[in-house]
Amino acid sequence: MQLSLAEKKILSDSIRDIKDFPQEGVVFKDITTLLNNKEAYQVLMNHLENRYRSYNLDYIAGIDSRGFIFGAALADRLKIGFVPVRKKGKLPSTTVCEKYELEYGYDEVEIHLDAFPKKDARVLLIDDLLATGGTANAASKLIKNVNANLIEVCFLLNLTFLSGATKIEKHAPVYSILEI
Ligand SMILES: O=P(O)(O)OC[C@H]1O[C@H](OP(=O)(O)OP(=O)(O)O)[C@H](O)[C@@H]1O
Ligand SMILES: Nc1ncnc2[nH]cnc12
Repeated sequence: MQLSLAEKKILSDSIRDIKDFPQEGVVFKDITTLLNNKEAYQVLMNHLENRYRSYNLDYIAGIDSRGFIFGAALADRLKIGFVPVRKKGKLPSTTVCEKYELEYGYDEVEIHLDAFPKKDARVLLIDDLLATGGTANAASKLIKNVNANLIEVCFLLNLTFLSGATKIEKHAPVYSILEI
């Protein structure tokens, strides 16, 4: 169930730091080097599958765009549905929308009103990274607004110095595989 220290090291070694991207002062955590590393990608997906197999989930919801990669792969492993939470203006049918604050300005995320056809759906929300928590907080509100049950919010990496988890824990338990 728990990742071993060796497995955690495989994951953390596979994520690379890019300084000053997308702007000066930011250390960007680049997960493309985890995705193209078959050992690290398998360690991650095996762990997620083992953890969530017993949760009796109905859907995985993934946050645009990096949350789609792990979310869709996990939904396939668990043989359940996948639901995208998208940045504004991308979903074609009727949506509900939630605004959130960025470092500079605002953005919005949306979900289809009928995203979870099953009544009282049990949903896991997943993304690659938790920073300020603004995005995942907005996504959590959306899932609740369309009457689904948010069971847990899962991140590959939590930048704990930004305290994003405090925003999300109001909605559901937070699980982070790696913490910095
Ligand atoms: O906790 P927060 O401060 O809200 O930041 C975390 C979000 O930022 C990144 O996505 P981004 O908006 O850069 O989009 P992308 O996945 O399409 O690159 C990341 O994948 C999270 O979704
Ligand atoms: N430091 C960071 N690295 C990657 N994605 C991010 N999203 C917000 N902060 C980030």
